[in-house]
Amino acid sequence: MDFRKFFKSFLYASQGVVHVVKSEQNFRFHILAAAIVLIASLLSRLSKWEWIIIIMLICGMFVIELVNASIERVVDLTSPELHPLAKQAKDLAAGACLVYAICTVIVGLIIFLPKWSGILF
Ligand SMILES: Nc1ncnc2c1ncn2[C@@H]1O[C@H](COP(=O)(O)OP(=O)(O)OP(=O)(O)O)[C@@H](O)[C@H]1O
Repeated sequence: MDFRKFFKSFLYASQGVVHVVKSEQNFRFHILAAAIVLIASLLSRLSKWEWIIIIMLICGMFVIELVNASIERVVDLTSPELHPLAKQAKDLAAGACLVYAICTVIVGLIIFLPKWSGILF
């Protein structure tokens, strides 16, 4: 195994994550939202499986935002001029983020509402 190559790949991947944190406001919003959800989770005595679902939802949102940012850059590189297909590519990638975000809210409500219902109502 070529550890030098493996380490370099790890370094480049980390540079990608740092770049997206610095350049994408949406990504910073998701970090803030993830921090709030993690604090709420700590206060809500989640089961092991609930923790697994919450962590997968949070990581999934980060992953999909990274892919979205990557698609945006490829589109900007290959189609600096306005083009209907460039618009579709960006809008589809943004649509994927939206669908996933809605899914996380629904699953979050299913997990948290029963735990908070005693406190809130
Ligand atoms: N090359 C293009 N051709 C046609 N429409 C485009 C093109 N680039 C962007 N658009 C349209 O404008 C919208 C906003 O694009 P813009 O590049 O400002 O932001 P973004 O790259 O989608 O996201 P962010 O603001 O997070 O960088 C896109 O969702 C798309 O509908």
